[in-house]
Amino acid sequence: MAGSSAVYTSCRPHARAFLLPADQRGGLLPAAAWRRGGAAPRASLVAARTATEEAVYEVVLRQAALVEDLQGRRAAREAEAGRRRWRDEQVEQEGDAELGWGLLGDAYDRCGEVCAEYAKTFYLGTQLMTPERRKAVWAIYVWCRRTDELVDGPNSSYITPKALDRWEKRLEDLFEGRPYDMYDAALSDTASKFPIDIQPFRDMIEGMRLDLWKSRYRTFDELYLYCYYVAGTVGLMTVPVMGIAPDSKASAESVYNAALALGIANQLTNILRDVGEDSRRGRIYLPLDELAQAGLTEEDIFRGKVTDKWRRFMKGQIQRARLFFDEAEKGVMHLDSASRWPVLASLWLYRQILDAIEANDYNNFTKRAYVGKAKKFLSLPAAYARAALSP
Ligand SMILES: CC(C)=CCC/C(C)=C/CC/C(C)=C/CC/C(C)=C/[C@@H]1[C@@H](COP(=O)(O)OP(=O)(O)O)[C@]1(C)CC/C=C(\C)CC/C=C(\C)CCC=C(C)C
Ligand SMILES: [Mn+2]
Repeated sequence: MAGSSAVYTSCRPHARAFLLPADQRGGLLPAAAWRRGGAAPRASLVAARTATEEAVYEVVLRQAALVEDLQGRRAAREAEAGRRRWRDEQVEQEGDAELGWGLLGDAYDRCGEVCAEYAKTFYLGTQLMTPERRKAVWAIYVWCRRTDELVDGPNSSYITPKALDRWEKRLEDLFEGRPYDMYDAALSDTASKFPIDIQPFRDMIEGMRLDLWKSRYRTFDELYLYCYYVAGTVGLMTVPVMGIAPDSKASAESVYNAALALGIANQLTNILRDVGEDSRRGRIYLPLDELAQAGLTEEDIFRGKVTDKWRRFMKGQIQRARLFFDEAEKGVMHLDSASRWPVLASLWLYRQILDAIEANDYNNFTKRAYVGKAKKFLSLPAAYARAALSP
């Protein structure tokens, strides 16, 4: 596998994370709690985390530390200098002193348009945020969408590990203030204004690398790492922009942990909804050992018949996804008030997909689980009312 990642290169437990009791560390990850049958977090269970969970948690800790970190601000200053050079070059080329700034405004507007086109409800949610935050979330959204398109879009059959290496180089450049195009310029500007670290972005590219060669997951641990790469990272990227409520007593670490959990929950839900669709592309994003324990084989997935064994298996998978949603929900109320509503609404809407799978009698082979418009619209004011409460 090309490229490097903190998650792969560092599997030793973070000393601080290991020593603190679980309740001061944002709790035991739901993955570990799951292995204990959903047991409540306890310090004595900390050692039950796998090396993968520890390694992912290490990234969480680093992101949380960045919020107050001077180093982050210094890097941002250096990147800002780079961006200023980029704007000066644009101005020089165009001979218009206003153009450098105008281009950046256009770049953000384009990001907003892409977001509105691909994620309508979410775009609506961003309207409640401050203009600075809204633009930043759009820029992150567009980068994630483009990254996913590399392996899932119309040109995906031409994508090689080399192309992903080039995409990562572009990412490094934009973080250093050398954007390649206008969408990159928007993210580059965002990275200079918020304490965002490059690592979660790198890790998302790592997830895309996995998609190029890996179509089976032997254990939940392997799947967990994939989910972190492609979705947990989104939580870590966006919290610095969403902001933590100034009156919140929660540690930055616990909020980041919740954001990670939301990404994992979303991705697990995505996977459970798309079992049939993925299998038709030859992919099984389910832990093979758990399938075997349930008396199921790969063939059963490809055959796509809902049996009692399948129902039992799905019940367990849904229960685990809900544990991650529960973990995430604890953190949402600690986000800045204007960011709470869109996040809570998205959490509730996504969680309802699990209900829809149940309502379809676990037929996720040929029936798509979706949340109807009426349910969607009922969730929005409910989430709004809940989000209005103080943490
Ligand atoms: C404290 C607390 C709970 C904070 C909240 C932090 C937060 C906002 C977490 C967001 C988590 C989130 C929305 C994750 C997105 C997960 C996702 C949809 C991942 C998808 C990956 C690939 O899956 P796949 O290819 O199987 O799926 P498709 O068939 O292609 O759908 C992704 C597609 C990766 C790319 C991710 C995006 C395009 C989403 C990026 C979203 C944002 C930047 C906005 C997130 C913000 C809010 C408010 C929800
Ligand atoms: Mn995709």
